[in-house]
Amino acid sequence: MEYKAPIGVKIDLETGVILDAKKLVRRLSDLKGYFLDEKAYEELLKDDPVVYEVYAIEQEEKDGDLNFATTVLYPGKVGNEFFFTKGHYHSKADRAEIYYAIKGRGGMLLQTPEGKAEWIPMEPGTVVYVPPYWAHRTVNTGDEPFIFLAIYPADAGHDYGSIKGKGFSKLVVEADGDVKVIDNPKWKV
Ligand SMILES: O=C(CO)[C@@H](O)[C@H](O)[C@H](O)COP(=O)(O)O
Ligand SMILES: [Fe+2]
Repeated sequence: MEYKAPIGVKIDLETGVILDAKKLVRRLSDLKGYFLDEKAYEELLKDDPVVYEVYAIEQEEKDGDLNFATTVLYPGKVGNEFFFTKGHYHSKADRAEIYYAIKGRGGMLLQTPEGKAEWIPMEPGTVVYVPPYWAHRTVNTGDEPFIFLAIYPADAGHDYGSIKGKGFSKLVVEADGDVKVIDNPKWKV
């Protein structure tokens, strides 16, 4: 039997960076069609800000193994909609996941394939259990980077297609200085 070597790495709790991890950068231009206010999107696209970065330590896509990654989700809005991650189901849809919030303020929008949505606010210390079959997207509702750790099966994969096409049934927006979770006017089952 060949055993894999254990690894120990450090998350910089101020920046979310994991040294030697695979870094992924998502800019606003990578999120075309995701936000409701298309005019505000085009306006902000002139600067094409970084919306989030992911630092991932990933294994081969095998049953039983685990990946983990930090995400640094920057503060910002498109119109009144807070910056968010693309959101996805897992390609192996029954794979669950754990998130642990490290810094900043935000939350997770989850949704079943039938469109039943849940909003879970997150602050440093919050653990979120993402059950099998739920799509999940994180949202930064604060004014500093929202940083969290995700731990997920190595064979979970990402299914972005369904969310890219239809979005979530709810939107997380700022209204009168408050965070509001409202119905997505463009949502259809
Ligand atoms: O849920 C996972 C992995 O299953 C997270 O590591 C996200 O991949 C990351 O927060 C970026 O979000 P997406 O762009 O992948 O939706
Ligand atoms: Fe996931």
